[in-house]
Amino acid sequence: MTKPRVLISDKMDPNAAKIFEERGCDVDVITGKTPDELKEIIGQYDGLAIRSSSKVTKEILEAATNLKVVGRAGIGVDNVDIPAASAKGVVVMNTPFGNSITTAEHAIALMFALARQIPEANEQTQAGKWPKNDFMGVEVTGKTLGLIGAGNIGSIVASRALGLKMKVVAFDPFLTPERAVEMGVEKADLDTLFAKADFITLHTPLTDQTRNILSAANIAKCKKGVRIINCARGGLVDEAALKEALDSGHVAGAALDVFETEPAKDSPLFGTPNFICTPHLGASTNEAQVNVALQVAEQMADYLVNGGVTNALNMPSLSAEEAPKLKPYMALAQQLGSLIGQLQHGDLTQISIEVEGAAAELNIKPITAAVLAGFMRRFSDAVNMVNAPYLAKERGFDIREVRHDREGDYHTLVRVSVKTDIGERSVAGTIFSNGTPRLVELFGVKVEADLEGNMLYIVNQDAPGFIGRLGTTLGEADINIGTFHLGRQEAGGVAVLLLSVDTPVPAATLEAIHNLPGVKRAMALRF
Ligand SMILES: NC(=O)c1ccc[n+]([C@@H]2O[C@H](COP(=O)([O-])OP(=O)(O)OC[C@H]3O[C@@H](n4cnc5c(N)ncnc54)[C@H](O)[C@@H]3O)[C@@H](O)[C@H]2O)c1
Ligand SMILES: O=C(O)[C@H](O)COP(=O)(O)O
Repeated sequence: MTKPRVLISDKMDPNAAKIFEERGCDVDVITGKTPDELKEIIGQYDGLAIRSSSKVTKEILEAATNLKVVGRAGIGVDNVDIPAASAKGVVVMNTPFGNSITTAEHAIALMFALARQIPEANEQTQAGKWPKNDFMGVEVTGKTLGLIGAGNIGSIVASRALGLKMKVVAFDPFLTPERAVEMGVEKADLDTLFAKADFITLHTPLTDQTRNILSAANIAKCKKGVRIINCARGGLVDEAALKEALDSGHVAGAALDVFETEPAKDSPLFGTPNFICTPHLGASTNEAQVNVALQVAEQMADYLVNGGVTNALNMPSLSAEEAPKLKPYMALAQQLGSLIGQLQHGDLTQISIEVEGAAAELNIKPITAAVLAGFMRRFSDAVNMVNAPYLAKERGFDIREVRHDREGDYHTLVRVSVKTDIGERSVAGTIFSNGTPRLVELFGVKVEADLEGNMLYIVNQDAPGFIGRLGTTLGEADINIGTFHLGRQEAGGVAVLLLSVDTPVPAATLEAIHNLPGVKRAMALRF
């Protein structure tokens, strides 16, 4: 098996490359490429490991013909076009916790730097001015911290602030009252937070709802003398409004680690008194960088080598422990999806995935994704388990997942049913003890078959002599039969035949089979 190739395109702790190699990947570390240069080389790689500098745009993804996974050594994935990655079947994963403490500490560091004007005092002292009377600070003890966003980083900031004897007021629409109590913070609406906060720290992603959450109007609602810290994402604070509020003295100090445009080489805020900034250093500690580098490399290698999925933003998680258990089911699910997809007639209204027996104990999401991938394979070769749920949603498929507790005829069973405008039909399969998937039921008829390679599907009226005539027709066309599976509802009733054949069946032979007496349907299938 050829080794998966990974490109590390942003500065990352060397442990990442080491882990990739140890886990069986070939790795190149090539940083500082322009988008055009990245586009030129990306086609060679199965995995791309990034931080925030590389922009994984639609254009890059289009050129990434072998890419299977993008791994973000860090939290924010706003530099990755996730819908485009999903559409291409590329998994996008991040490391949601590895740099949280470090970033929370940076926010606290900036809060103290503002409270005591440390950067300016440092600069003037080193310039020989000894400005002892020019820097009157404020204590943080007893002050109120307004926390916008109380997720991983926000909650660490809150705990540190409480340790500093501050009061914490938090605004986060997803913060439950119970969690607020657990965190020891007061849950508030935004206006209440503005009215109470002496310091405001931001810890949300940049979304349509959070863009300019500190707008001119909202800054005006803040207490006079408020100090603002943003270590989350540029664009949360209106930079022009912040400049005005600093100039007017309404805001007593502001610290930005992140800017609307990065790298921020020029900003009207630069040089403003009581404004301090760092160049997106929130995650830059040895500890955090080792954490995220190790984690991203482990996650990506796990996916590329074993199929395990952790911390993916566009795919259900699948632990390395679950992956081997689910592997035969995914093969079965893909085959059943493909079978029912190839045999589908009419306009689809619903797809149901039912699991029973041992299958009911498993994570159903990857099974569903595999059914959908198989089902949609006839629309495009580029469909896979990652983009299938996304494409199914885009096409408006109504997807049902059902888990049955009941014991059936098989120790484990997956059934896929489709409803169309002309009716409902289902296929079902099981996993044999040696791990091989097997079809066991086709449109209500019990028939056992391995679904692989080129196959022939025939529905006929059960009658003596038919199998001989079929064998002759195939023999005349020089088509060798590999396996032969027959199922029928009753003697003389409707029979279903599934044959594996060594070569594809040409249209003329299909036509000849179709013209044999008693044949209702003849179709070539491909798995
Ligand atoms: N400066 C840096 O180097 C650095 C480092 C790490 C993370 N970050 C950024 O920090 C941010 C927070 O990271 P996290 O790990 O805490 O994320 P998280 O997902 O754990 O928390 C984000 C919180 O924001 C809340 N939220 C979403 N929309 C909101 C809204 N409209 N109003 C208020 N709250 C809202 C969510 O409910 C969630 O609790 C992210 O944008 C991340 O990219 C920056
Ligand atoms: O979202 C993140 O993890 C931070 O913004 C860190 O970004 P960086 O890896 O580019 O320092």
